[in-house]
Amino acid sequence: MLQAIKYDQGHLEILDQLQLPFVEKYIPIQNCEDGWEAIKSMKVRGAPAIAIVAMLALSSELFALKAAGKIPSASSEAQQYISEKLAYLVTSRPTAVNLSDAARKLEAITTESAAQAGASGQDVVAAFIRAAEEMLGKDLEDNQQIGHNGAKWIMENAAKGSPNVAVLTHCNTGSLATSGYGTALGVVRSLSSQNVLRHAYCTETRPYNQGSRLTAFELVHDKIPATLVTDSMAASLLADAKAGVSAIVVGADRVAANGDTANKIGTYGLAVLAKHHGVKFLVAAPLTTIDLATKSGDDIVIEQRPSIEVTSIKGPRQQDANNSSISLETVLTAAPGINVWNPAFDITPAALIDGVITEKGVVEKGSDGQFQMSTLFNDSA
Ligand SMILES: CSC[C@H]1O[C@H](OP(=O)(O)O)[C@H](O)[C@@H]1O
Repeated sequence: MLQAIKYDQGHLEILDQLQLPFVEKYIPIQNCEDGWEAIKSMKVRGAPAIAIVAMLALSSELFALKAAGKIPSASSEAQQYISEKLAYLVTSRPTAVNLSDAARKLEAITTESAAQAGASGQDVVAAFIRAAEEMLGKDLEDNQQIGHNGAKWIMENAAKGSPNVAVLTHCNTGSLATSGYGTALGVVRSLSSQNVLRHAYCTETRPYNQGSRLTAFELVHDKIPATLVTDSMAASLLADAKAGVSAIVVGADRVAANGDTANKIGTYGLAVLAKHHGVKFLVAAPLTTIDLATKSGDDIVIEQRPSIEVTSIKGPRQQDANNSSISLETVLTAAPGINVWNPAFDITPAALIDGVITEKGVVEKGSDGQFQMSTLFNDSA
């Protein structure tokens, strides 16, 4: 399986996703500044992955402090150090809740550790590192369960009596956006492993091209039957009876308490198309992406990204495509001087979503036509 993140006892590396799929290069993340820059520049991206990389970047920094004998002896000082670093890391990208959720949870763990009678600075640091390292394995487990739950729901509610289905996905929500397996792409993987996937379609996902560069890379790597389409082809694809797409499954960066969902720009348009064509529209996300503190999509901050991401594109020259030492070039693709709007995400209203696939099951709207995302957090859930 492709690995976006490699970590072992304070040694963190990430696959530089700005160079994929043409160059596979791991780069070291030694401290919080490295982590912040990698997330901001989107060398690593994907709601779960950025949370995990941020927390492990701080772990790596703490390992280095420990090796240098510089961990504060007082638990309160160690807790203060961690708190300040978490406050810095969450400023890297605002929309995905996973990052701030992880920071809040791990800050609570270190605060509790520091409050223990006789706790030392080393104890507080050890508590943080343990919690950060646990995120990697937990995310992978959650994704495999999401894949199972999503595949089951699709075969029960979207197969239309067929022994296999065609699904469309947007952006990248696979091993390159998480600690492994993926969320929406995890559902595609589960359908494929259960031999009930006729075909997967992935959108290019302009302007960062998570679909053509990352999802296509994962689907080819896993030998899953798939076709790349441009974002503008989605409507015609859904109208094409031969393709027979019966479900669209996407990821999420933040699901509000009422089910409104922030996800990669272009998701909202796909949900409108799904409604028009009678295609099921599903959001796949772990509970770490569900944000009960955000009441609706109106309250979600949408990250605006630099114009250059729209007015240029990066890749190897055609004649170099098969060279072992590929060098990537950036070429301009828009008229100089034109204004650019580049929101990284949009909001899909809950009314257009048929189900939210989580590791605890698929949440559907009640008889009142509303999602109650809080039910996921009840003990009985
Ligand atoms: C499981 S990834 C969730 C989410 O994150 C991606 O955004 P980005 O590539 O900008 O980090 C995309 O919206 C995915 O659906």
